[in-house]
Amino acid sequence: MKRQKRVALVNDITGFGRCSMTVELPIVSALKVEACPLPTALLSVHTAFPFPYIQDQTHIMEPYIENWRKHQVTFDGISTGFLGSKEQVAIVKKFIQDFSTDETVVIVDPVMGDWGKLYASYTKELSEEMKHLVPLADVITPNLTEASYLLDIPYLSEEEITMERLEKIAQALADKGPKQVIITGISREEKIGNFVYEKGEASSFIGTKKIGGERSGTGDVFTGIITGSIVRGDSLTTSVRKAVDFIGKALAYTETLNLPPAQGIAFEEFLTEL
Ligand SMILES: Nc1ncnc2c1ncn2[C@@H]1O[C@H](COP(=O)(O)OP(=O)(O)O)[C@@H](O)[C@H]1O
Ligand SMILES: Cc1ncc(COP(=O)(O)O)c(C=O)c1O
Repeated sequence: MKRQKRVALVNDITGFGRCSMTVELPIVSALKVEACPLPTALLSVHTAFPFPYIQDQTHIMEPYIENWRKHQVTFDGISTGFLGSKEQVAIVKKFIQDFSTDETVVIVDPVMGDWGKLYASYTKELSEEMKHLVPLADVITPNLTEASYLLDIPYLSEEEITMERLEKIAQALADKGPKQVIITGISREEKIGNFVYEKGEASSFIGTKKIGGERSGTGDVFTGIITGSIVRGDSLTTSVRKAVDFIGKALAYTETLNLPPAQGIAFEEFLTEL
């Protein structure tokens, strides 16, 4: 019997600025995978804007999950992103343990920081707690800052990082559990891309020409495509290539709109091509 795949998206819902759930949900749907949101926080705008209205959702998560359990909802994939409090890590950990089967793919985007620093809403304690999600993941998608925090190693800048060091970092992360590790946002002169590591395979760097400057939401578009693509059964490298090409195309179009960087990527234009 034919059956669609279904994933749970554990992330915040941000009303304006194109990030997290508002980006992942349409992308996963466009990849023809059913997307079920489990909200961690509600924000009017994301944290790159001044004075966002933020309402933590820790209190709703356990009854919400318990209700899914009563309805016997099952998932082919679970994808986690922005978490609003350290208590949420334990809740999400239990959710993964209770709802995973041998076939469920768990994708953890350890959203914690960038440029060597934690995001304003992330405390040191929360970043310590995030380490507990790594062993449960099949795939993780940290940037270099997040990888450094997860391994307790100093952050290496673009100038200092080499392919050999990236291999060692990815291997150290894979030793904690995930079979597949993608280190995102690696700049190499005029290129930007991802170090792609898979146990037992040769690693690769998949990237494109850098388009424009810093822009919010690239990580969420990336994780959305990786989630939908992997759950559908695409290989890791095919999934990363798809994400890189889509982001490149959408960024080039976004630049023509002169959209402020905090307003994210105008990905809607290309959704039907996924
Ligand atoms: N300016 C850019 N030009 C082209 N591709 C980009 C650009 N910025 C990001 N990307 C792509 O999106 C991926 C995810 O972006 P990244 O900035 O690492 O996310 P995060 O927000 O999680 O730090 C990158 O690894 C790269 O493939
Ligand atoms: C609430 C929230 N979720 C998610 C993100 C992650 O966004 P990005 O895709 O740029 O990593 C941010 C970053 O500002 C954020 O504020």
